[in-house]
Amino acid sequence: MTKIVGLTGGIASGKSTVSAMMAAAGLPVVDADKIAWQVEGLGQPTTAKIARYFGPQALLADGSLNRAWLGKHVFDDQQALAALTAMTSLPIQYAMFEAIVAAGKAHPAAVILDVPLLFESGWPNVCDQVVVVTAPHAVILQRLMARNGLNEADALARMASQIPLADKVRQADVVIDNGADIEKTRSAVLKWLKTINC
Ligand SMILES: CC(C)(COP(=O)(O)OP(=O)(O)OC[C@H]1O[C@@H](n2cnc3c(N)ncnc32)[C@H](O)[C@@H]1O)[C@@H](O)C(=O)NCCC(=O)NCCS
Ligand SMILES: Nc1ncnc2c1ncn2[C@@H]1O[C@H](COP(=O)(O)OP(=O)(O)OP(=O)(O)O)[C@@H](O)[C@H]1O
Repeated sequence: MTKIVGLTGGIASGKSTVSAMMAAAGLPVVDADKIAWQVEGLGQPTTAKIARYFGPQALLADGSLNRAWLGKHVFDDQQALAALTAMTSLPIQYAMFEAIVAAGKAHPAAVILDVPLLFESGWPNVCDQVVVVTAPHAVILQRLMARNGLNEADALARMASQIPLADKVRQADVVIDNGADIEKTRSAVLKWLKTINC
């Protein structure tokens, strides 16, 4: 029986790093951020809805979503973020269910749902197990600033836009610590893989 495993964490805590290790072990990964890119793609109804709400600045000259502008606009404005989430959440979830069904057809031991807003969107209700990737606040801040080229204030605003990582850890079935080097994380993932018979 294919298990549905929800994988989450905080912004830049290492979900993609861990999901890549799970994918390398042969498990299919349904990535909510990637699906969000499709849902908010050029010419998609959700993209048009975002532009109607946020105005023409939300689009680039070619009609595609201006992610940099939108990110700057929503991550330090709770009301704007809530409006964006309300527009995108259901189309993302719908596309994810389609991807889960497709992935499950091959009967892998597990299908991984890599979802930043797993708890916020009620995904644990359909998961057999929830894995949370964690790292210390200061480590995440440094990694986020380096990866996204953000200053400290913008990085902190993004971190504050989700429920606190400690709350997610408390609700986890399995916690993977990604605060140290990648090899330590890989060992933890390999240990976890044995528990789901891969
Ligand atoms: C605001 C946007 C344009 C910024 O794009 P950008 O390319 O800079 O960031 P990216 O999409 O890679 O997201 C980075 C991280 O931000 C966090 N994040 C994204 N959307 C949200 C949200 N609605 N609420 C809280 N955190 C979010 C996630 O941890 C995500 O991994 C983009 O995040 C977006 O369109 N978000 C709405 C869609 C959504 O809810 N995606 C999350 C899927 S669960
Ligand atoms: N153990 C580690 N040691 C050093 N750098 C790491 C480690 N794990 C992840 N990173 C780096 O930290 C950044 C964030 O990691 P990753 O993209 O996996 O996080 P994420 O949780 O998927 O992020 P987001 O929610 O923002 O999409 C990346 O630049 C990644 O290369």
